[in-house]
Amino acid sequence: MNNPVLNSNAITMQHGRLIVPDQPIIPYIEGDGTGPDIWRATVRVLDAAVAKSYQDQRKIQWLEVYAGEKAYRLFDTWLPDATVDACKNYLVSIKGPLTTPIGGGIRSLNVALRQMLDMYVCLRPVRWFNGVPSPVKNPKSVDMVIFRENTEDIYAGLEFAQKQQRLRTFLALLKEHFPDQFKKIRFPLTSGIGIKPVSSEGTERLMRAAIDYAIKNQRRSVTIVHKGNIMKYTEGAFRNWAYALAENEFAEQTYTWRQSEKTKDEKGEAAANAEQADALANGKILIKDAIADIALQQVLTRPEDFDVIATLNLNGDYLSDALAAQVGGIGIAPGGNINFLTGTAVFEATHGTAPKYANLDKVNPGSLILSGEMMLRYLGWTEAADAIIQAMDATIASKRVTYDFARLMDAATEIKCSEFADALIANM
Ligand SMILES: NC(=O)C1=CN([C@@H]2O[C@H](COP(=O)(O)OP(=O)(O)OC[C@H]3O[C@@H](n4cnc5c(N)ncnc54)[C@H](OP(=O)(O)O)[C@@H]3O)[C@@H](O)[C@H]2O)C=CC1
Ligand SMILES: O=C(O)CCC(=O)C(=O)O
Ligand SMILES: [Mg+2]
Repeated sequence: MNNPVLNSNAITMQHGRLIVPDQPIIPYIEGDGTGPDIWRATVRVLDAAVAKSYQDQRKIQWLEVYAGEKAYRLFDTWLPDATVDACKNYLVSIKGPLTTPIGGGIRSLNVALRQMLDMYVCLRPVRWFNGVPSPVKNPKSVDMVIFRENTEDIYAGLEFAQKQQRLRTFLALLKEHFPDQFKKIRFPLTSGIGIKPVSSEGTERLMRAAIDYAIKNQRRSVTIVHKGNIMKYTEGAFRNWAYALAENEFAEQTYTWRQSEKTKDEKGEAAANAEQADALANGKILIKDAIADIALQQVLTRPEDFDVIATLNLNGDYLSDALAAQVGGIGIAPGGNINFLTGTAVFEATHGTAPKYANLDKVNPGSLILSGEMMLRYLGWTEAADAIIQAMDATIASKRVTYDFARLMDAATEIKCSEFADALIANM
């Protein structure tokens, strides 16, 4: 695989700051299924936004790296070491979706990349663009940013398949050392087993990133979403560690519901209410929590109560697709996987490979384009990022949109994936 030696055009992190050369090398993975369609559209829009904003002064040097079906075809391996190395060495990259087989076969390459590069935050902003069709009454109120923990939880891949020797060995150990827990398995002989690790370290770094973001972006609240009533020592502990982090490290900037509960117990409800009102009036960020099932209802019924959301891996996966539906669907939902300590980041759409539409030049490239917009903003190339947002507003307002929006909008003209990119460029 052609992988140029790391050179002065690599983005680096120095003293906690990204150093971005004017012609940075940025690796990209095309992706499977509809990946090539949306990547072809995306790269043109990103290049146009950079050219419009900086003329010849700045330009991205794209470096193709391989993963998934294309890597397997070319190199007989799903995720070449050279790809992981390039994402690590060049620090910032972008990818299309990759296929993961269900119920067997290779484990998720998407999840593997996140874990190998320790990108502990999956950052997924959910905002509405004027004119986008939505199933909710007031999509304008949907402006949430999901911080999904990206390296732990049941995505760790600690699974034992039914009836395999490894599972029998595991169950024998469990029976010997934890007989009470073993008895709780209803059908031990026919079960598959998964293990859910959740740590205080993983929780704290995720929550720190979420609060940092809330402070820098003048957000009102961070809601910890968990299922801690049922999974007490994983999801319940996540809630407790997240509250403790806010109280210990951000006492000046935040006020927590847990503090409010404590004041209520000690001094009564009126005192707790007054304390909270005072903290919020002084610009403190409210740290609160919600159990995952009711949170999934309330993000629909009262979206204005949700702002930044900090949650575990599986909850975050569910929440991101559910929230995307409120603002026009998965065709427009961007994301980034980020390690804020090393600077390593891989930007990618929230959706998957949508294989039935592969090579039809049909799907909405908006999710990957907006992931690229997040990438440009991450690099500090704000003018180029703004140009994309402004073009997206103008293009949607002109009602020339891909099939997913066209089927929900009145009097819209359906255009192809590539034509949507053309329209964005024309509207820049
Ligand atoms: N990060 C990643 O790389 C991810 C990979 N995947 C993988 O992708 C594969 C397919 O997963 P699946 O669950 O079907 O989910 P997908 O997100 O691929 O597709 C589900 C549906 O979402 C809609 N959709 C998806 N992408 C677009 C788009 N760009 N524009 C408009 N609509 C879109 C389509 O809806 P409609 O039918 O209504 O038109 C599509 O049928 C699996 O192998 C899965 O593991 C899944 C998620 C993330
Ligand atoms: O890796 C996959 O195939 C799916 C991942 C996913 O759904 C996500 O990260 O949102
Ligand atoms: Mg998902």
